[in-house]
Amino acid sequence: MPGVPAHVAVTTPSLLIDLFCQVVDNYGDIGVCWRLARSLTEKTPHRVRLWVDNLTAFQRLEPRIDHSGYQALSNQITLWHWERIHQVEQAGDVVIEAFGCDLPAPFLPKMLEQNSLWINLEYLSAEDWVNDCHGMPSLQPNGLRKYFFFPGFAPATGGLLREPDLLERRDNWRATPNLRWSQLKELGVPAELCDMLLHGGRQVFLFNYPNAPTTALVRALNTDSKPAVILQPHENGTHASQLASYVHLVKIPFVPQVHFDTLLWGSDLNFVRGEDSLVRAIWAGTPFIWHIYPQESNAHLLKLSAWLNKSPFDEHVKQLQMAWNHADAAGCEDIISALVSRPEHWQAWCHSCQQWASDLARQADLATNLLQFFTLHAGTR
Ligand SMILES: Cc1cn([C@H]2C[C@H](O)[C@@H](COP(=O)(O)OP(=O)(O)O[C@H]3O[C@@H](C)[C@H](O)[C@@H](O)[C@H]3O)O2)c(=O)[nH]c1=O
Repeated sequence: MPGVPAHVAVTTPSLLIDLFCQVVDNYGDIGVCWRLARSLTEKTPHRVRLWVDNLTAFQRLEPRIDHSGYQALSNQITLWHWERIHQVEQAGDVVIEAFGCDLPAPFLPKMLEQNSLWINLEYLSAEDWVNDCHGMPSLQPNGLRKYFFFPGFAPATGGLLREPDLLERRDNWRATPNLRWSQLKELGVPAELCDMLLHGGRQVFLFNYPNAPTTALVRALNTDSKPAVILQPHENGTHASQLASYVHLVKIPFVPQVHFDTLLWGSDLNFVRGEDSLVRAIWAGTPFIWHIYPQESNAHLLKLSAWLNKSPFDEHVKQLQMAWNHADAAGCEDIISALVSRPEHWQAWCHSCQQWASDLARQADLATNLLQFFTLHAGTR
């Protein structure tokens, strides 16, 4: 694809990168770190030690995880449980502290010995102050070189996680409809609902926090001329039910992260949450609604507004995103009904999502930006 920066070519020697992840709750912290570990090693000579404190969450995303706390996940990625911190002698050339997770104290002297480059990888935000703080040094009394690294939507930030061939893979997957049908079957979607989707039904993927106004969604979809099938991730296998005359719900099993994108690519409307599924929904380039992770003092609402200001959505879609996050059932029902019943509005939404994905994909991705930063700063002893 023209204009898309490839991952940094091999201009540096192989680096050892320690990537520390603490699972606060849910799947986003390890979701981002696991994806980042793969991106940093894809077509590069670098090695990643991925330090994780909770293997149960990780196992949902990657079923190969065996709970031993020390495991090769590829030729270049090794998983280490935080408990094993005393078992390594040297720190990496680069140490990434994901989301302010506070590095284990015994590791700091090793970083000093190695003069490791210390990266404080922050949460994703579209707020403008991020542009000024990205890449800034964070002075350390012990002399270690530490820098803030902010993922973001603007070219002045660290960018978004995206594999170089992602949009091409997405388009190829969509060009092969059999892949979608086999996926639905594997998820356990009943044959008659697969048929319904094959004949123009609306596939809705629903990954939400518990306070989402899902009943309003069902009522709105029931006013649509097309039948809808909602796929909702669930703990205990597949279970289908009919919620309204034209709306079916299928609880689907959690899929390994490598298959997560195709759930979004196959759906006409995606509801996502947190940080990682938001970014993947953007790359899907189809209509989506973001349930942002709720924070104390409603700090998340500022982040949501900043993100909406950067988005290409029209006023209705912006109001809908707000209404979903405020659990405003009446607002959601009205706007979703209007969007599904007016094809020109729906098409405008589709177009803005498609365009946003292509526009953002012209910027360098997070792993490429990190690797460039390492080239500039690592190994300066
Ligand atoms: C539903 C599903 C998700 N996933 C993956 C996609 C993502 O990598 C991950 C979900 O992460 P998120 O979308 O970020 O939503 P989340 O709610 O799980 O995680 C959140 O955790 C909080 C602690 C953070 O502060 C939030 O910012 C956010 O990251 O799970 C699968 O691999 N298979 C699935 O079937």
